Amino acid sequence: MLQVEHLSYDVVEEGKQSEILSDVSFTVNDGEMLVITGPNGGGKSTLAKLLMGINKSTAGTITLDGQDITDYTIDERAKAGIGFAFQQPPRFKGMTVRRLLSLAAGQPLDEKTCCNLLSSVGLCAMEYIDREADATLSGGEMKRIEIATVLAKQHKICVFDEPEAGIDLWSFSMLIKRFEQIHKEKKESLILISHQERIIQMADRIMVISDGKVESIGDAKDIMPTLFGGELDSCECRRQKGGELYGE
Ligand SMILES: Nc1ncnc2c1ncn2[C@@H]1O[C@H](COP(=O)(O)OP(=O)(O)OP(=O)(O)O)[C@@H](O)[C@H]1O
Repeated sequence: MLQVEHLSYDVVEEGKQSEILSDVSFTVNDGEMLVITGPNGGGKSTLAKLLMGINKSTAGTITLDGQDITDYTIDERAKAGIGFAFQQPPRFKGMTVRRLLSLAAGQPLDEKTCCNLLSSVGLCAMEYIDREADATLSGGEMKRIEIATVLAKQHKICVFDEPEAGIDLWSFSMLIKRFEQIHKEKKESLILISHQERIIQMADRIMVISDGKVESIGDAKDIMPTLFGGELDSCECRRQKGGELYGE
């Protein structure tokens, strides 16, 4: 179980301190899928970066299966069992997709396993397996390869920051099926940061983050009605047909 307690993150800009995240607390139970949503600029990616260890929290604690990982480095968190897929994946010049997948898996992967992983994110495996994971790949291709690297290894919990971003509809459907499968197997917990209705619908629980704070958290059946044509309309958030829930 992941326990996040009273997590805050401040930055200092031009000598002025501003609070990006304030007193965020939540848990993710084993095998549970928590979807984090909310308006642009609310603090979702900042929270993901604190969970990944890219940024260090100003206050609060993060505990995984009773182990305090608040001060762990990115590497130590990965070893503790956290997998991450960034909103904007990094590129790896000089490294083939096959090697990247093997590194992510922590062991050399045979061609069949690499192909299965790439196929599961909608990529034609033989076209990509020996390509470099560098800037010659499109944003959507790199995004899918990065998701495949997270799927290459079993983790206790995986954090996906806007997995839908830049992905075509066909690949998106495959990705949804993969998330549904992981969720059904209950071997890994999932945190999905998303604006997408289809992803939000898969959640066991939903957390809405707005203005750096937890606006609401609860069972999907209780939170969903507040997102779709409910309370958020009154705070000028609006649903876009078939797309993002919030923003312009
Ligand atoms: N290092 C930083 N310095 C200054 N401001 C920051 C910093 N990091 C984040 N912010 C600000 O904090 C707010 C939250 O950003 P964040 O990227 O977490 O939002 P988000 O909820 O993920 O948004 P989106 O839905 O657009 O991805 C934004 O207003 C952003 O500009």
